[in-house]
Amino acid sequence: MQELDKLRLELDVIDEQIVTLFEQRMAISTRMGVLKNEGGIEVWNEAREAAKVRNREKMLRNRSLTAYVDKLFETILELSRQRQEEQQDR
Ligand SMILES: O=C(O)C(=O)C[C@]1(C(=O)O)C=C[C@@H](O)C=C1
Repeated sequence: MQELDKLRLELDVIDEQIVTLFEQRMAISTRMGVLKNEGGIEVWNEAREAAKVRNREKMLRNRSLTAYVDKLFETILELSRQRQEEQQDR
């Protein structure tokens, strides 16, 4: 179907943007992991993660996507922490 093909192309463009942004996010997170290691600071920052949940609840316009966004960010934060753990000597 013509419309399906068009929509697939649109998804391809968005996926490319997601990967680019994810790469940028992980680069920043990696640097933070290095700084945390140098400063003896814990990787997991509970207060910051809680603030993020509140923030994205405000940002999200389509409320029916709340559970999906929560799941997405759970994964993003888990990967971010995992990456930072790789920068720790201990
Ligand atoms: O804010 C920090 O301290 C970060 O390291 C960033 C980040 C994130 O990826 O958003 C990662 C780990 C922390 O648990 C909280 C948030």
